[in-house]
Amino acid sequence: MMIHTNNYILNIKELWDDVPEEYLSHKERYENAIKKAFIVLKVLRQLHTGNIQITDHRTPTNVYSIQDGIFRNVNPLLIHIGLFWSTIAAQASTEQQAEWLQPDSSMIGTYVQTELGHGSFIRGIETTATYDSTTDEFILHTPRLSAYKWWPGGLGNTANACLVMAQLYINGTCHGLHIFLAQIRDFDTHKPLPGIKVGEIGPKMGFNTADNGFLGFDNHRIPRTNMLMKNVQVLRDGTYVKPKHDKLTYGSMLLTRVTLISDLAYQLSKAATIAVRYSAVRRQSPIKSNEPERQILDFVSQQHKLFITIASSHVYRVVGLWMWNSHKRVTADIHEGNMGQLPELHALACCLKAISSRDASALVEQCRLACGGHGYMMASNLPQIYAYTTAAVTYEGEYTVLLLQTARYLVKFWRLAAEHKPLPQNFAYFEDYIKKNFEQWRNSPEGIIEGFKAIVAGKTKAAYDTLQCNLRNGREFEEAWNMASVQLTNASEAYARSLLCEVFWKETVQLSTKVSKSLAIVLEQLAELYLMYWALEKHGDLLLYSTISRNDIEALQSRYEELLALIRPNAVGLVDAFDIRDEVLCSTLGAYDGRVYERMMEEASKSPLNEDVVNESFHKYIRPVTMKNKL
Ligand SMILES: CCCCCCCCCC/C=C\C/C=C/C(=O)SCCNC(=O)CCNC(=O)[C@H](O)C(C)(C)COP(=O)(O)OP(=O)(O)OC[C@H]1O[C@@H](n2cnc3c(N)ncnc32)[C@H](O)[C@@H]1OP(=O)(O)O
Ligand SMILES: Cc1cc2nc3c(=O)[nH]c(=O)nc-3n(C[C@H](O)[C@H](O)[C@H](O)COP(=O)(O)OP(=O)(O)OC[C@H]3O[C@@H](n4cnc5c(N)ncnc54)[C@H](O)[C@@H]3O)c2cc1C
Repeated sequence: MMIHTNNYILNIKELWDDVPEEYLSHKERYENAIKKAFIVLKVLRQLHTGNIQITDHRTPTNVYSIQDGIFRNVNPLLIHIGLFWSTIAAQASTEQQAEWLQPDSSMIGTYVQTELGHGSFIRGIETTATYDSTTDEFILHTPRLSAYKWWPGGLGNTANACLVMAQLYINGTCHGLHIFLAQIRDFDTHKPLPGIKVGEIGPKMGFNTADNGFLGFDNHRIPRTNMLMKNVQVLRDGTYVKPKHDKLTYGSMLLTRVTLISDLAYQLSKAATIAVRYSAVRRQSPIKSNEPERQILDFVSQQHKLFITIASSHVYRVVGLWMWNSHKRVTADIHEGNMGQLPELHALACCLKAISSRDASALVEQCRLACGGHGYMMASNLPQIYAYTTAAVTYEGEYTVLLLQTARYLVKFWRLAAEHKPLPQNFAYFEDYIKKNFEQWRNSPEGIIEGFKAIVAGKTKAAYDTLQCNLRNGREFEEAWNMASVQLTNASEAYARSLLCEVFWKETVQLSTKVSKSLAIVLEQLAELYLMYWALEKHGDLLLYSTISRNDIEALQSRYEELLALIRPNAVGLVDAFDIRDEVLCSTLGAYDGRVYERMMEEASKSPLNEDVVNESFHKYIRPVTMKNKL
């Protein structure tokens, strides 16, 4: 059957709520979401098997993005679709894939890594997988409370299988973390298997349609062949065959960090669409006292809050794609046995995931604030987008922890530079900084990019010098590192920002040659605005580390304000161009037709507190007090 996905999915009545999700209990929310999740899964499976085919052109992302509207919150099968399958595809042997990756598989899985006691420091994970050569099995075991798995999405009630990260023991030797496929519930009855203690962890700030769960193993046995064996093997006699790189097991985290950048771009475009459209409808205060009230989008301070969100959404879309292509390239190399590019990819993914999630949540919150009181309504959808976005600062590698990974990479290159050893071309600017080969400041995108590189060099130098000083004072390396960690994270953050500016600007200039002149002008304005915004935000750092002057900063400020004025007439068009359907935006403030107040009133009328003209609590609690006082 040929389908148009949007129409097809929008017409499945059971996917769309009559009662807004916020009015459901914790249990009802899950049950409502899981009903919808399996309808969506069926569509995805039909697409996969070719039983239905798509007629509209942008579809894989469409199915994914329409989900935001269907669930308002999150698909409880997100980890099944996004992490469980992709980890098997990336880390299981060809035979394992042939067995497990069947489109009609009974397995509903999740990715089980984090424990109550350990999230960031995964070497500290305590769950064990001990090989028993007499039965050709691994024994999965949770030795104590802190080793209970905690957090995995879909684990609480939905999953019947999982990929579990555990310490591998063979004949008393620990070989570190490995991934195992374990069935945890009966495929037919869905009851937990013997030796499995599993449940749901309770309400969270967001993600409340996903049943995040806990899991403990009591000497639970799985076949040896359930260890994911593409990169590493345990043979029948217990021989351990090492991987080509000891961090290949962390590959799923790397891939998810890369994909998250684009997902965050999408969340940003939703928030920008809501806030910009609302700002075009909302009128508040005249600018000159004798004039009518103005659209709040005409206030330059409002433009300052919102246009950076539009620009950032483009930045993360462009950089997300750039990283996706790098990931594809490096994965192909790894397939050929060449691990050379993996450290760089890991360093880039860490800092870009950290900064994209932090930027996205800060900017979504900025959009909410820009909508005044109405942005605080759940019906604006901005609180839900914020709760979803801010979680990404923590999951899949916590912000600071990831920045410190990138810092290791920067410090290595600084050490080379300090020792006057050859540097790769992309770090040649470290040598320039050491030799004080400073470029004369240029108030242009290219000048700002150079300025940001000087900040990276200056901050890496400062962190490195502190590290060396701590070492000279007799500290052990790890302790010296911890003492320098504020400066190290600052260097990483600067590195991420310089990459974002450079990649975005270069890609925009290239894209501009391929589109109409009028579109090219707008795209370049957005890219320039992004660079100017961050140059002004970081002007203190530029003063410290580059050759910028006070006059240059004043000129940057003027140009920035000029750009706000240039972008203003296109602001609504720019968010319309994100092309996000009303059913996906789910916002009273951001709908395409601009009927903000009508929609707010319609939504308010759905409140259960408006069902009775007089709520029964009046008779129970209020009247006895107020009437008594009257007597
Ligand atoms: C249509 C698809 C849409 C997809 C949308 C996706 C949206 C999905 C949203 C889902 C929502 C929620 C899901 C959440 C899931 C999770 O959170 S899963 C759990 C995630 N957990 C983490 O991320 C833990 C973070 N911690 C770590 O990664 C490691 O502990 C850490 C890297 C910090 C340290 O590891 P150690 O083993 O201790 O490392 P160490 O011995 O210190 O060595 C460091 C060394 O190793 C190199 N390294 C580390 N990681 C990697 C890697 N992944 N690849 C390559 N190299 C790596 C590092 O560079 C160091 O090298 P050096 O040379 O020694 O400096
Ligand atoms: C919504 C959501 C969904 C999730 N889904 C999953 C899932 O599907 N599967 C799964 O396995 N896990 C999942 N997680 C867990 C997630 O991966 C962890 O929460 C995350 O890795 C952070 O670990 P933590 O909670 O132990 O934080 P901690 O590591 O305890 O961090 C707490 C604080 O300590 C600091 N800190 C820790 N280590 C260091 C260090 N070395 N140097 C400096 N500072 C440090 C951090 O910066 C932070 O400020 C999910 C989490 C959330 C919130």
